[in-house]
Amino acid sequence: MTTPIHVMSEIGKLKTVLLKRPGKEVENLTPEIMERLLFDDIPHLPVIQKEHDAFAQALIDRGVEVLYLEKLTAEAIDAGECKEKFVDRMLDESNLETDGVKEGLKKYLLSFDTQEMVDRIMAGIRKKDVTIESHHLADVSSEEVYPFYMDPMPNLYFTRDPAASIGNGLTINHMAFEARNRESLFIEAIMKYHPRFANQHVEIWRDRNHTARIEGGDELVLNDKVLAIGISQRTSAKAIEQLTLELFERNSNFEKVLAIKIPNVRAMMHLDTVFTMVDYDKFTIHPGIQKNGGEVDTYILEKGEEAGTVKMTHRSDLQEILREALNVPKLTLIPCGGGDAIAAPREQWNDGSNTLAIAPGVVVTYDRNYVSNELLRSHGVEVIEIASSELSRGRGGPRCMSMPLIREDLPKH
Ligand SMILES: NC(=[NH2+])NCCC[C@H](N)C(=O)O
Repeated sequence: MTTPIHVMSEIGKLKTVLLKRPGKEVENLTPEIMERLLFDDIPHLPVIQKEHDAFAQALIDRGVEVLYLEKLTAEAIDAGECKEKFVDRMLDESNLETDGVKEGLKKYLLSFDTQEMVDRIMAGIRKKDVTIESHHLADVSSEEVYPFYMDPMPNLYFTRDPAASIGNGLTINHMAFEARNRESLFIEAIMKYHPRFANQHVEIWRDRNHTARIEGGDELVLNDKVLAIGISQRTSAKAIEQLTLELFERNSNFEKVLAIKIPNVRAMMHLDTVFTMVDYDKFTIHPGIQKNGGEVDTYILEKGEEAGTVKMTHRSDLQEILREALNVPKLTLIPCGGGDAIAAPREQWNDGSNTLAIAPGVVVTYDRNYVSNELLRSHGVEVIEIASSELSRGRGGPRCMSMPLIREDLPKH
């Protein structure tokens, strides 16, 4: 297996994963801006870093190769000799007030070595750190109250979302909210210029130059034939249809897409906040997405008779849809918090359903979700717990914090 991206399932043994160590961006938050930047609280930097390092170590201990977004980005920019081009692209999407400010920031950013520059862009650029030399009033008189020229990107440690590995390729995502949209510029640069990925036959199924939104937290690779994609706050039905057509037309190995509709609320922003695969025939699920009798609106997309068309079937018996799609005799949905009226929403809020499978039946979860964790164990799942006091403040769990690049194929049966 030599392709730099190879993900044919949610559960195959994890070989290589992309993480981002939380940096100053998570500390560059204030109560005024945190909601817009999609945080519910302000993490304590040394502790969130310690927790994140322990997460990475837990993966390394299981033989996983851990790569870091911030490091790959700097390497890619150096390899592509495109520091200036990268900065221009970033500044163009940073809502700068005037050209003078843009020029000043460009000069400032280019004065650092590449890694330092990338780290600063990620952390956000404060007005007080840059002197704009200009004789235009508009360049120098910007409103002082707002502290940033470039907003911090505190959600970067959720590497799952700006891009998603699918088969031997990926989607590079146009994100739902402006607060996160620049995040996919890093992975775009990596795929374009990093020697490990550039010109290595990585399929870009969808790039970020689209208007329809899609995020990796909604994109699940159930096996080498079937994807599940959430229709959610972050991913539109239109984007799912476009991606499905692209996968069919370009002769990928995928034959079926299950578009699963989940409520448009913050607590359930992505499909993986309410539903993750833990074994060949087991999923976690938040009962909050199921209607009476366990129903969930699902649209099954398959190749249409004519080229360029998709055949759509609507069903709502999710458990049976999954059982059929995965071709297993029995399928178990393990309810978050055991389905208890308090434990289920409490643990789901802290990503109790958001497990990262590192092999069939082996998952990484947050320690705080002890009801869900015990229940997983009682279903024969091995649960590796990680500390989560600070990591959980960004409303994402182990699956959100990881972008698998290579998983071993599952044995054919
Ligand atoms: N795949 C996920 N569930 N990611 C969670 C991302 C959380 C992040 N604060 C956001 O609101 O975007």
